[in-house]
Amino acid sequence: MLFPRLETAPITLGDDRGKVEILYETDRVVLKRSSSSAGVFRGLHRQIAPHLQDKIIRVISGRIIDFVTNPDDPEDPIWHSEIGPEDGWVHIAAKYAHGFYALEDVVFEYFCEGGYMESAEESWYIAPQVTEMLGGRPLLLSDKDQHGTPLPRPLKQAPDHVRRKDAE
Ligand SMILES: Cc1cn([C@H]2C[C@H](O)[C@@H](COP(=O)(O)OP(=O)(O)O[C@H]3O[C@@H](C)C(=O)[C@@H](O)[C@H]3O)O2)c(=O)[nH]c1=O
Repeated sequence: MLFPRLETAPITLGDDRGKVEILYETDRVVLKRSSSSAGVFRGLHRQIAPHLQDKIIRVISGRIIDFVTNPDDPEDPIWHSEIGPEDGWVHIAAKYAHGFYALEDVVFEYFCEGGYMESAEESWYIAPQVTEMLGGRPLLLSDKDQHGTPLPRPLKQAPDHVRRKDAE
């Protein structure tokens, strides 16, 4: 058939933070949309080999502070950058653990190259540094993220060229 319909129905998973919609999924790619209330922090997450996942992310509405770091490199700080809809798509390479803080109610979309494998996911806990950066504002975290592995390394503002080029 010239225009075959694909056999994937969207799945919506909700919790206290908002929801995650799995819009399209195969074992090689995933398209997702998450909605987060202001004050939610998701992450930091990454999948380990052989289930590596590159992520291409964008903010549809609202504003986030995005965070990335390479957990394997003890010299790497946790880079952060404020991102809104005007920034378009941003590439997060598979080696980076990634997370974000919702400054406002946020709709966030991401395309993953590499399928989702929960057992291959690492969760890193950086809430103390993020709370300090935000002047003591409490973060709304999932139970999984509350129990992530502490990563007590410093935060550093990412220059624009680092966010756009070196996050590869
Ligand atoms: C991400 C994801 C979650 N789920 C399920 C697992 C769980 O029941 C529910 C919520 O999952 P999580 O709490 O991991 O969702 P969330 O905290 O939104 O996870 C996301 O965080 C950001 C920072 C990222 O970088 C993403 O790659 C992803 O890890 O949805 C899937 O079935 N497929 C998926 O691809």
